[in-house]
Amino acid sequence: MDKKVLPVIEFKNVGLSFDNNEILKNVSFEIEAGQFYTLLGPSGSGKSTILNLISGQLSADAGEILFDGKVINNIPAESRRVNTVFQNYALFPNMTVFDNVAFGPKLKKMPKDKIKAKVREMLALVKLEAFENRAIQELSGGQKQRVAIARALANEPDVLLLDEPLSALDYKLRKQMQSELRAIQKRLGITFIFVTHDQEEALAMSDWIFIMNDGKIQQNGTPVDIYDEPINHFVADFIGESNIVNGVMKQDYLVSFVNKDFENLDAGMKPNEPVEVVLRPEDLDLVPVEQGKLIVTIADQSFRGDFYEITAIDDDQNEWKVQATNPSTVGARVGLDFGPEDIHVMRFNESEDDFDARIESYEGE
Ligand SMILES: Nc1ncnc2c1ncn2[C@@H]1O[C@H](COP(=O)(O)OP(=O)(O)OP(=O)(O)O)[C@@H](O)[C@H]1O
Repeated sequence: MDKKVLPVIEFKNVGLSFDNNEILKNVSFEIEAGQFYTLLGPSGSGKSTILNLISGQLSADAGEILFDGKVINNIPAESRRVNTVFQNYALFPNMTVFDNVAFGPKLKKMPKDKIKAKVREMLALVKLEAFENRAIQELSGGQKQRVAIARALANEPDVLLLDEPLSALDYKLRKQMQSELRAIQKRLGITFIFVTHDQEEALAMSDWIFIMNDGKIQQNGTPVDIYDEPINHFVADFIGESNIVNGVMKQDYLVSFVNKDFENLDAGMKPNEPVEVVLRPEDLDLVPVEQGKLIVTIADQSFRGDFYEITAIDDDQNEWKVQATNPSTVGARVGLDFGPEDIHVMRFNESEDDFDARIESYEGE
């Protein structure tokens, strides 16, 4: 028989306000042990607030926070088995690299030889073996962040919280640290909860993403699920590039937009339910006019290295972004082609919270 694995962290209807401003609204989710989770959302959406509730820097006004199945709302920060890595490193500037990493193990009164072994193991993990006697001021930003990661992991937390740890690094270093962090998480097998506002970073690193906006989780799922099946306008717009138009789901597998009917793969909505339709620029093809599902005029194009980004306008003045391998001619009339599988249909104003609320009200009936 399948035994349900207990989540390592669970939020049940958690709410928090500052000065009568509702920052988190009835937030519920589960975090399974050993996975790489990302909280992704724009500035001010409540991502850091969630990390601070997990670490105990903030307390919830409503709801329950559970760790290994036990409510921890009133457990002080220092007794929680989590550590945080911050964007600004938060290292002790007057200590060496070694002493920074040894700080937690020393507090725990680990024997000296074990501390040494632990620090060396952690510095090897972040590729800073040769740096143990360096002063913090003598390190680059990337090296400081490596020390901060080693220092947090030396405490052997069950869950590592990472609050925009790569935001201060340049593009190339950031890419490198993304794959290293992911490798460290997989190697150690501990739970990472990573905060970022960068969608590319979230897609590249995570096993599971929570998309936040306005104090609510809009959608949660694997990177591929979220990219392929955005649940609402916000998610479709925030993740990748999207063409979004209004439409009507006439019946199962038939959607109408820009005054035409198209076969699609969606079912289960009300007949004639108004919807938003998403088509990704990379799923659209430019073809000769007679082969197109829609006819458009090329309005603009720019070279993006591995593709041309083309802006085309249909006869109803809708704008369509297309990623094409070949250049077009501005002003040309061409066809726009796509298949049923490229059409993604979303209900209006849907979010996962609304979905949960619907399930609860059905259960409560
Ligand atoms: N101590 C506080 N007092 C009052 N308001 C706060 C406090 N901390 C956070 N807020 C507000 O709560 C909201 C959410 O903040 P939070 O830091 O969680 O967002 P975020 O998604 O992490 O954004 P960012 O990426 O900018 O850090 C913001 O509107 C912020 O101004």
